[in-house]
Amino acid sequence: MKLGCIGDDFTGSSDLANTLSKAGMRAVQYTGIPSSPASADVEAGVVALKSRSIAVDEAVAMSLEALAWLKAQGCQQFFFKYCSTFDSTAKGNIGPVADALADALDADRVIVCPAFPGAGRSIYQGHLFVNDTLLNESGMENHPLTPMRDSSLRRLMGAQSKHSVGLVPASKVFAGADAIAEHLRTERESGHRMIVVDALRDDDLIEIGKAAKDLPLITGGSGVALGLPANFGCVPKAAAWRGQKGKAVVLSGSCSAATRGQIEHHLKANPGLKIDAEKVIAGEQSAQEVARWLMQAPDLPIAYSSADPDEVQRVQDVFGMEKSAAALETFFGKTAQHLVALGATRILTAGGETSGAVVEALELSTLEIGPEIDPGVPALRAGENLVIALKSGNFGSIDYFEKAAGVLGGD
Ligand SMILES: Nc1ncnc2c1ncn2[C@@H]1O[C@H](COP(=O)(O)OP(=O)(O)O)[C@@H](O)[C@H]1O
Ligand SMILES: O=C(O)[C@@H](O)C(=O)COP(=O)(O)O
Repeated sequence: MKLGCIGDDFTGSSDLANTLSKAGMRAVQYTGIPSSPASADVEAGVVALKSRSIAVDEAVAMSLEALAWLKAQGCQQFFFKYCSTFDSTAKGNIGPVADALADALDADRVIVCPAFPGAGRSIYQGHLFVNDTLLNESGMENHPLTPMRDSSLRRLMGAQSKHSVGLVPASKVFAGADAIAEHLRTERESGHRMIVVDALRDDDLIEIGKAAKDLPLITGGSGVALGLPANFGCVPKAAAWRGQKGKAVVLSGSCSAATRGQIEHHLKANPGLKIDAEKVIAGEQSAQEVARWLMQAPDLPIAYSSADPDEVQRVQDVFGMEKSAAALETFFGKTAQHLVALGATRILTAGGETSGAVVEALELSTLEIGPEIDPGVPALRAGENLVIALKSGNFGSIDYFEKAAGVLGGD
């Protein structure tokens, strides 16, 4: 294995594996830290952790354990993947995990670059934009678990990391890889160890990738991984894919504006079952019944707890954020177990935490990366008769669900 990656959630990990795979690396996503060595032909291993919203100490410990496994597989460079919208709690796990990995790898200058222009995330003067709005005005300020109320990556990272945070501004990035590498050194000499790097276009990310050739640790979104495979001599190629026919179903716990729009569109032509969060928390909703309903419903049925910010707030006011999230995630995990037992072969999930809960409940240890469905979302083979797609809340076109079922089916 050449490139060792640690993802702080499951959709994010498949997003990164997708980028690496498209750029020519044989990439595999692992659920948690594997207990055995990787297959010899894997070039990029992505260890997916559900560490974005857990306690800081736990996130750091898990990430260091993942690093140790990746080191043992012979990796020469390491990547810490977090969200392109820098999703983190008020205490923030991104900074402490990046600090711990930097210490373990003796990395003296660490790129911080969540940019993903293909999905509308760009960084200018250290501020993160989602399309034409600042992060904290993009809807991310209402996220159920990680509301983002600032757009300054220097301030956000500065509050989380123990190190001073510098910047490689767009003017240096536009000047290319050598200028970026030089400014990274300058920022280091000025006392900054964590260094935000502006990026507005894929071309910028390719140059940042070249500049990162000899850095032991890179952190960011999947975008900044665009240029890394070329450093290992890899060239872009299409992922091999064997489609899977059979019953396809959708499970959604994502409350993002993008997912809610996709659900509204999907319900015009497909059956849907709204999951009542209060009933789930009270133990009055049966996962088995929901799975049965999905298996018997025609077309591409969806079960969703997805709700607008007011509804989420009401639930959280009564039951608390952690309790409601845990109950719903466990519920979707159990529903997925019943679905597989009933013969579902294509499972589409929406939401990072929701997807993590489903993948963990199904004990899908290794995911093979297939073709891209929409930017940041690959088709995944999880077993002989099971394919899945893990959609980040914010990703996907309006007709994503139909499209994903088609790609998973090999259409
Ligand atoms: N109706 C609801 N009320 C409260 N919380 C909810 C509701 N529906 C989903 N959630 C929780 O909100 C969180 C959404 O996060 P996630 O699955 O990561 O989606 P996204 O990718 O959009 O961030 C999950 O923990 C989920 O269980
Ligand atoms: O970088 C991204 O935006 C995604 O890869 C990601 O991390 C998704 O997280 P969720 O929005 O919680 O699914």
